[in-house]
Parts: sequence; C-alpha cells; structure tokens
Amino acid sequence: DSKIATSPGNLTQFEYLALNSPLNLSDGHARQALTPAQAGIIDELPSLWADAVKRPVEEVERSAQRAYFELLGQHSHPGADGRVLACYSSSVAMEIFARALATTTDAIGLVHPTFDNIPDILRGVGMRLVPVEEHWLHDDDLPADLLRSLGCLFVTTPNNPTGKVVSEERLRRLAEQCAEYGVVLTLDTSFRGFDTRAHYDHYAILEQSGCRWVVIEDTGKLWPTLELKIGWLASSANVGLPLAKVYSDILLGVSPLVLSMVKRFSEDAAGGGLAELHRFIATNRATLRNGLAGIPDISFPDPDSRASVERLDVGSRTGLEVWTALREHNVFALPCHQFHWARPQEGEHSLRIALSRSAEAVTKATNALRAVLG
Ligand SMILES: N=C(N)NC[C@@H](O)CC(=O)C(=O)O
Repeated sequence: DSKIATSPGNLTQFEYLALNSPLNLSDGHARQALTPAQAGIIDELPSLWADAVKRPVEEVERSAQRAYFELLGQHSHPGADGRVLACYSSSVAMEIFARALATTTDAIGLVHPTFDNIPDILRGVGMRLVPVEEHWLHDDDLPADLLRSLGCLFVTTPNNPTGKVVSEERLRRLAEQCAEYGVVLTLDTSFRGFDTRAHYDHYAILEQSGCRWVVIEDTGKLWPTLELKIGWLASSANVGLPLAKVYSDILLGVSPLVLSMVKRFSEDAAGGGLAELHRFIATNRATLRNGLAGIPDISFPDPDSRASVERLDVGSRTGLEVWTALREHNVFALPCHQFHWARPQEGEHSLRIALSRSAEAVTKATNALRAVLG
C-alpha cells in the first residue's frame, strides 16, 4: 500500500500501519462501537438524506453548527456572521488557514509538543516555526520579544498528546497579549469534546479581546462515524486573512448529509450521550492505568488528562522499542518522539495509547503491554 512507509516519516504513517489491525490503539480517531442511540441515528440516514435534499444547504449548515457549538458551550460562535467555514476535515481547515496565513507572515509560534501534522502543514506553506513550550502557555505572560517576532501563535487545546487545557483566565490573557502585539491567535480545539474544562465560551473571550483570531474545530474525534466529519474554520471579523478566498480554491461546500448527521449526534450528545462518552473514556483510562500498576519504571505523565488518548512514560525503555514489541502481539500504539517536532529526543521514552476503542480492545492492549513491559 503506497500510503504505508517502511520507516514511518510522521505520526500518521505510524497510524497507517495500524489501520487494518484488530488492535489499533494508534490514531486518535473514534473507533468504539456506536451506542444504541447513535446506531438509531445511522438508521435515520436515508430520511436525513431525503430531508437534506429538500432544504437549503445554508439552513442545514446553520442548524448543524448551532447544535455542535452549543453542545460544547461555544454560544458566541460567529456562525450568524458567516465567519464559520465548514471543511471536509480539521486538517483541510488547517491547510486553508496555513495558506491564508502565509500571505501575511512567515513566522508562527507553535505549541510544543503537539501532533506533527500541524508543523508539517505549516512548514508546507513555508512558515518558520518557533516552539512555544506548552507550560509557557499556562504559567505566565509570553515574553514580549517572542510575540514581537511572530505573525501568529498556534495553540492546540486540549493539547495532543498531553490533554492540557488552556483555562479561561489564560486564554483571556493570551488573547490580550496577541491583541497588543497584533499576533493572530489560532486554536486547534479538536479534542475539546472530551473535557468539560474546555467548554467555557472561548468565542466570547476571543471576541472581547479584540485580537485577530482563528479557531479550528473537529467533529471527527468524538464519534465513530467512519471518517464522516466536519472541520469548522472560524475566524474574527478583523482577522485580515484571505480565508474565504483560499476556502473557495479548495471546496465549494461540505455534504449536507454529513452536516445533518453531526447535528443529530450533537443532539444525542446534549441529551446525555456526551456524559456517557466521558464515562466510557474514563473507564478505559482506568483500565489502562490500573492494569499497568506495579510495573517498574512506568508512569503516566498526564494524570489530569481527559482526552481520548493516554501518554505512557516507559522509563529507560524507548517508545519505539515498546511499539515494536507490541507489534509482535498485533497491538499498535503510537511512539511519541514525533510529537516533539522541534526536539524529538524529548519524546523518545513515551508512547501514546488511544482510548476511543472498545473496552475489550483496551483490556487486550493493556495485557499485551504488561507482557511486553513486565
Ligand atoms: N491529517 C492527519 N494526519 N490526520 C491524522 C490525525 O487526525 C490523527 C490525530 O490527530 C491523532 O492521532 O491524534
């Protein structure tokens, strides 16, 4: 398969290797079974199709946007002003953002570590990347000379793979600093659905700050919808980037059927499905952590994370060694060195386990890890 690299060059190529394995705990996509309520929505697809055919696409889009953004507490999203563009995926949204940004600046501060398709997309349009250590975002003001040197600050929150969430107070301060220095503040909020600490109204904070901002939302990580998903590209009125123009270079619009499905999944989530999903992920996280208890030289560096992935520090072993040994058991995890896109050696001793998987898959992977690490 041409997609599969012999020696994976990036994290997604590691994830390709896992795609056809029954124990794929590598990518952060949702692969657990549908709940009965979600299966009911899939049964509705023919009528959702018939309904979407009859209605103006703008109406379908607005109601899907409203359901999803309100579900996650984002009441001040600028959908009504046409400042939320629907894309086939969050990575397509990111590519559109990157191409638009590259017309105005060549320097971007990017959270470190984070998933490597973000720096790869940004480098692809010629951006110079400046690593912004994750803890700087949470600790205190960013240095003025750093902000003066940047056209954009890009923050993944909750971060991947750490699950760290930028708090309301910190977002307010970051937005204030970006407004002061004329820096575009961009957020990738793909994992926000898993962590209620990320459900405060980010758009209210961003709009109040007066800063130039862009937010990339992703429905794709939350529910097992066979890669049917929307990446939403939201922006401030004063962002000053040709987002709509670049969007028009890439697509005319997304499928109203997918929009309708996202709306129905959002409604089910609002009716208790989201809380059920949080409990499901927490149970899988506990299975992994408890299952590895007592193994020497193993630790969990992100005790506070609620994201659908869990990072494991494998001590003196390397993540790559453990990943390779797990493959002997037909279990696929994700070595973390490439999340550390500026200094890969810092991720050499950790491994990421996906938690949006069946309880059985997480148990089997935990047992395989015990066998490999023991
Ligand atoms: N466009 C790309 N490369 N998509 C893969 C990405 O969705 C996987 C991911 O984000 C994760 O495994 O955490």
